Amino acid sequence: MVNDISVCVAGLTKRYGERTVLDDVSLEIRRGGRTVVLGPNGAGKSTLLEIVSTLRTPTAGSVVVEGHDVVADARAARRLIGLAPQSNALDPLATPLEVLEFQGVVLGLGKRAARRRSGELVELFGLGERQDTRIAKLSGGTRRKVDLAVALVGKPSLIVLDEPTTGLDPLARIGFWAELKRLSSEGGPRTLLISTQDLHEAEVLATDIVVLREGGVVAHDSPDALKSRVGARILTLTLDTPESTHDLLDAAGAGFVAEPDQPTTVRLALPGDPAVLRAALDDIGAAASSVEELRLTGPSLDDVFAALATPTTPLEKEPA
Ligand SMILES: Nc1ncnc2c1ncn2[C@@H]1O[C@H](COP(=O)(O)OP(=O)(O)OP(=O)(O)O)[C@@H](O)[C@H]1O
Repeated sequence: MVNDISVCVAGLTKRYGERTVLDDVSLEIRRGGRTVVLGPNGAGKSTLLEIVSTLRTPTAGSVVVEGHDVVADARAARRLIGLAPQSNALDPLATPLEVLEFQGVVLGLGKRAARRRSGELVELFGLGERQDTRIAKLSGGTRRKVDLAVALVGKPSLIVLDEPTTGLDPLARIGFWAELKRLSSEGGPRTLLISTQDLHEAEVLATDIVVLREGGVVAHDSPDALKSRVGARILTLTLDTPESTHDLLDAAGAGFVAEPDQPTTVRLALPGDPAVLRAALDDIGAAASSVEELRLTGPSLDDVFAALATPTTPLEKEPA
């Protein structure tokens, strides 16, 4: 339903000179969800997020945020968006508190409300001791916290975060993830659109995942649906020597594949088909004296991403 959609991307194309970075992308971002955009370097993630946030203009196609076209109605769209781009140009001479209060005033909060909201965000990001230190003197991680706090000043309907936790220490990351989850469920529907290279971050945050590759969407689904398309279970087998591993790969009828950089480990995605499991059990039985470890796990986002990394991925086919 149209009302469930926060961001509607239709036929979006972006070219830089001769180079097409986004190629006729159409996409609907669910209101109230946390959509994580994944994709290899240069896939077009930042370009997509910057167009959605009104920072760049499309070459063709349209993006509508909460009913506002990001080109024709950019000011109205911008007011609904809290943005933390990949790198932010914060005034190096200002302090975190000044930056936050200024942003609050720009968003029309009024001075007193801007000060109150800034205080909340300083507390949330543990910036208290640094709130009056000039940005120029802050560490990269602390600056990143200020970027993220700036994005949250106005309690926006759509929060757009480009690789948000790069440079944050593990504790700050965990605290930030918890805050994003709280924000997305609190005070009416709030949509999050996040790009990351970090699959663990995607596991923690995503209700929906978009995978971009070479400027196109190759998958858009819930994490569970994507994982179930990789295979119901992943069987990982570690053998005693690289030679026995080669022997197994040569003889196997079940389609084991070598694990990159691990010469004694092989893995197999097990679909629902019992014939594949039977073949795997035969292979394991034949190599039993060389088997050191056998693990059966559910597929992870790493498996999804690995499957999507090659053009002939099973994920592009409908599930059996
Ligand atoms: N202003 C620009 N002019 C020319 N080319 C650009 C410009 N901005 C980005 N590009 C190119 O567009 C492609 C996509 O870049 P983009 O930053 O959107 O990808 P990304 O998926 O976010 O990559 P990463 O994961 O490395 O951040 C890259 O090849 C990049 O070099």
